[in-house]
Amino acid sequence: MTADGIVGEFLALKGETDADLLAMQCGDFYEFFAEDAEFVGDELDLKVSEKSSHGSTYPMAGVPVDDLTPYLKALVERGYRVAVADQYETADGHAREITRVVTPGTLLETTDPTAQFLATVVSVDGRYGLALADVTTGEFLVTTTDSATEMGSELHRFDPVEVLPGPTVRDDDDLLARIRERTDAPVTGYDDAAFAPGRAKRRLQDQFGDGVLDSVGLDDRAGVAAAGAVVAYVAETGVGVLDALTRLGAYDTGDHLDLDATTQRNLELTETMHGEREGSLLATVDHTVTSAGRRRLREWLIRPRRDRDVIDRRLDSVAALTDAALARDRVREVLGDAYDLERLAARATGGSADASDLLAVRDTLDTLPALAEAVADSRLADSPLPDIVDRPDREAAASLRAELDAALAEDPPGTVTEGGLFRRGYDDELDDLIDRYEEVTEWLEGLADREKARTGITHLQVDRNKTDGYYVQVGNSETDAVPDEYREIKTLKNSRRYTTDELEEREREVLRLEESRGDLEYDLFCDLRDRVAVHAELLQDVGRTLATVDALASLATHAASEDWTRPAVVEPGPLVVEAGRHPVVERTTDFVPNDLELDDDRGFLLVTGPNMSGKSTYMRQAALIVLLAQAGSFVPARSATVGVVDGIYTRVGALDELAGGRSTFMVEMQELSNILHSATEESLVVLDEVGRGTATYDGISIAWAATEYIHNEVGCKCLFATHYHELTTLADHLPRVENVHVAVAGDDGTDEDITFLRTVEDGPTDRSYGVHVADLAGVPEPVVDRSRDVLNRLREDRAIEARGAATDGSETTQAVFDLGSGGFRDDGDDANGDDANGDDRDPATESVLAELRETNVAETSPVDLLTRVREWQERLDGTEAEE
Ligand SMILES: Nc1ncnc2c1ncn2[C@@H]1O[C@H](COP(=O)(O)OP(=O)(O)OP(=O)(O)O)[C@@H](O)[C@H]1O
Repeated sequence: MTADGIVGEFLALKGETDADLLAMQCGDFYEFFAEDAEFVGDELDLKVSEKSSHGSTYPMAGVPVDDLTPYLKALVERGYRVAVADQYETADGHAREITRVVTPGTLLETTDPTAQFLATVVSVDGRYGLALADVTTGEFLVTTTDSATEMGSELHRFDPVEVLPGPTVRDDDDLLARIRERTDAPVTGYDDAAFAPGRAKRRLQDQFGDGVLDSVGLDDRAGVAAAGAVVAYVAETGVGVLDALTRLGAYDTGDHLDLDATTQRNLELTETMHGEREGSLLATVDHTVTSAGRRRLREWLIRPRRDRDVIDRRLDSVAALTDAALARDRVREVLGDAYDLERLAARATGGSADASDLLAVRDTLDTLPALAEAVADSRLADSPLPDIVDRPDREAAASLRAELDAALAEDPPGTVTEGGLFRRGYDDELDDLIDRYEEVTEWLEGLADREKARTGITHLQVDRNKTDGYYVQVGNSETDAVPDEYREIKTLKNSRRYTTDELEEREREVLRLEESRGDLEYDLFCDLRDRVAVHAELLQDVGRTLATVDALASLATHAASEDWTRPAVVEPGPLVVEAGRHPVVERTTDFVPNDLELDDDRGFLLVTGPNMSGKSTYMRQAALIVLLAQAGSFVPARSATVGVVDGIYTRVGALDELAGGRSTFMVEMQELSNILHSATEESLVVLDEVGRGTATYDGISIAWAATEYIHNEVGCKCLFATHYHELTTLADHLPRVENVHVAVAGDDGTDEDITFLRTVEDGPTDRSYGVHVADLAGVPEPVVDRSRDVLNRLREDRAIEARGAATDGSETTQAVFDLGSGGFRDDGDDANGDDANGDDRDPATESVLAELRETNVAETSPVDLLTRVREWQERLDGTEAEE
C-alpha cells in the first residue's frame, strides 16, 4: 500500500473516533501520521520522519508494537484520549480497525497506585447524579443530590482523573465552572444519547442484571443516567475493560461526614495547602504496607462516616490491633506479601495480565489463610477482624489458588507467546510437545560431543542464531577434517560454519515444536486468564478485605506509636477532649496539649489570643480529632468524647488566595455563605478569622452577624478565632458563646518580651499582640517603634468599643458600635426606641438605625444580612465624607 493509501486509511479511521490521537498498527510498529505525528513527536520526543508518496509528504512517527504501552500511558496521563487501531489478517492480506480508545479514566496500565476514578455528572430535573468508576479496581459508585455544592464536594473527594458531563451539565457554564474548580481532571465530551435515562437504565440492566436498580436502591433518573453513561463509555474503550465493573454501589451522601471542598483543603487531609503530600494527615497516619491499603485509608479519611455502629466496629478492630503488638506485626508481615489484587483482577478482565500477574494473584490468595490464622490470635479473636477476613469466599479463593499453582511455572518469561509458562502435568498435549521438544534439544545439545568423537575435530561447537539457524562451527585449522556431508554456510575470520541435512531436519522440527508450543501455551494461557477473569468479583472481595485489614493495622500502628486514645463516640453529643494534640503538628513540635469542651451549654467558643499563639492549631486539632474519630481512628488526646457530627465546615483566613479572578474578600464571603447555608445543628463549624479582607468596621459587623446567626439559627458546635476583640462581648449576650484565649506570659502591657504558652484558658485575651509579632518577624526597628506609638494613640483616642446587646434571635439586633467621631450611635437599651442623642444625628444615621432595629436576624438570610450591613456602612461613610 502506498504512503498515500496508508495515510488515507489513517485519516479515515481517525474520522471514526472522537479521540484526540490515533495510533495505527503497521506491521511491527504503531504509527501516527500527519498532525498526530507532529503532536506526539513534540509531546513524547519521538523522531518524526517524512513519508513521501505521489509528490506529497506526510509526517510520520512510530513506536514498536511491544513498546506502545508506556507511550500510551504518557499521552493519557497528560489528559489525551488515544484510539488504537490494530492490524489483523484477512483472506486477501490485512485490514485495520479501532480496537480500543484509551482515556485517562480507562487506562488499565497505569502505575499510579491511587484510585483512578472516571466521573460522570448529570443534572436531571434539578437533581444531580454523580457516578464514579475506577476501572483499575472495579469500584463503581453512584449517588444523587439536589445540591450543586454537595456534588462539587463529592467530586473533590474522589479526585477523578476524567470527568464526563452530561448534556445539560455541558450546556451550563456555571456548573461546568464549578466542576472545573473542584477537579483539575480533563473534561471529556461524550455522546448525549448515552445519558438518556431510558437507555442508561437498559445499559445498567445489561451489565448487572434486570434487578440491579432495585437491589442497589437506585430510583433516581439522574443517578441512573450518570451510572449508565459510565457503562456505555467504558464499554467503548476496549474489550473486557467493562468486566472489571462487577457491581454497582449506590451511596447516600448522608452516610458520610459532609466535608466541602474548602474544608478538605483547609484540613490538609491528603496534601498540604502547598500541594505536598508530606505534612498531610494521610501521610502522617499512613503505615500501610500495600497500595490497596493506602487507597482504603485515604478513602476513610476523606469520607468519614456518620453511622456510629460502623465507626465503633472499626474502632473495635483498631483497639484490638493497638493492644496486641505481636499479633499486629504478624498481620502486617502477612499483608506485606500481598499484591494489588483489585488491580490484578482488572488486568485479568482487560486481557493485559501476563503470567507473572497470575502468579501474583496466586501468591496474594495465599495470604488469605495466613491472615485468617494471624487474626485467630487470642488477642484479636474477639474483635471484628476474624469476620472481616472471613467475608470473601475462602473456599473459592483456595481452589483458584490451587488451579493457578498447578498451572504456572515458577519463573515464567515476560511474554505470553513464546512458551515456558506452564508446569509439566498441566496439559497432556503440551506435555507431549515438550517431550518431543526436549528430545530434539537433547539431541542437539549432545551433537557437538558426538561429532568431535566421530571426526576427531577438537575445535567444534554447535550453536544457533537468528540468521544462520543451527550450525556446526569448526576452527580454520581443522576445516580439512570436516566430513563430506558438512555443507559450508558461512566463512568467518577464524572459523567456518556448516550444516547437514540431518541438522536442518532437526532444526525444522525445533522450529515447528517451538511454534506449536508457543501457540498452545498462548491459548492455554488465555483460557486460564479468562477463568481468573471470571473470578474478578472474588479477587476484588479478597483485595478489599486485605486493604481493609491493612488500613486498620495502619491506624493501630500509629495509635500505638504516638500514644493515641480510643474516642468514645456518642450520637449526638458533646465534644470533650482532654489533653488533645494536633495529629500533624505534634510530630514536629514539642506540643503543649489542650482541653476542649463543646456542649449544649457552651457550644460556641470565641478563640482569641495573639498572632502565632496557636489559635488555628487549636481549632484544626478539634476538627481533626472529630474527623479521625468518625473515620474509625484513635485520636491524639488523653481522652476524648466525640459526638457524631454530620459535617465539618471550615473557613480559614488564607488572605493571599486569589481564586478565579474573584477578590480574596469575595472568596471569603462565598465560603462563609456556603457554611451558613450548609451547616446544621449537628455540624462542627471552624472559622479562622472572618471579615479580615475588608474594612475593619465591615469586618466586625459581618463577624458579629455571622456569630449571632450561627448561635441563634444554626445552633451547631462552633470554634471561631478572631482578632476583633470587640466580638468577645458577645459572650455576655449569647448564652452558648464562651470566650477562650491562648495564653502568653510576660505580658507587662508593653507588647514586648512575651512568651507563647500554647495553653488555652477560659475568658477573652486582653488584647492583640500584632506589633510584637511584627518585631519577631524582623520588621525594621523604626517601623516597630512607630507602630507602638500609633497603637498607643489609637488606644487612647479612637478605641473601638463594642458595647451592644445581642439578641437571642427573636428580637431586633441592637448591636451598637461606638465608632468614635465617624460612626453611628444607638442606645439599644432604650426600650421604647427613643433616643437620648437623637437630636444630634443626621438623617442618614437615623434611617440606618431605624432599619437596623427592624431587621430580624431570625428571618433574614445571612447573605442578605451581610449585604445590608455593607450598605449601611456605605451610607454612614457617605455621611462622614460630607461632613
Ligand atoms: N499547642 C501547641 N504546642 C506547641 N506548639 C504549638 C501549639 N499550638 C501551635 N503551636 C505552634 O505555634 C505556631 C503558630 O500557631 P497558629 O498558626 O495556630 O497560631 P495563630 O494564633 O492561629 O496565629 P495567627 O493569629 O497569626 O493566624 C504553629 O507553627 C505551631 O507549630
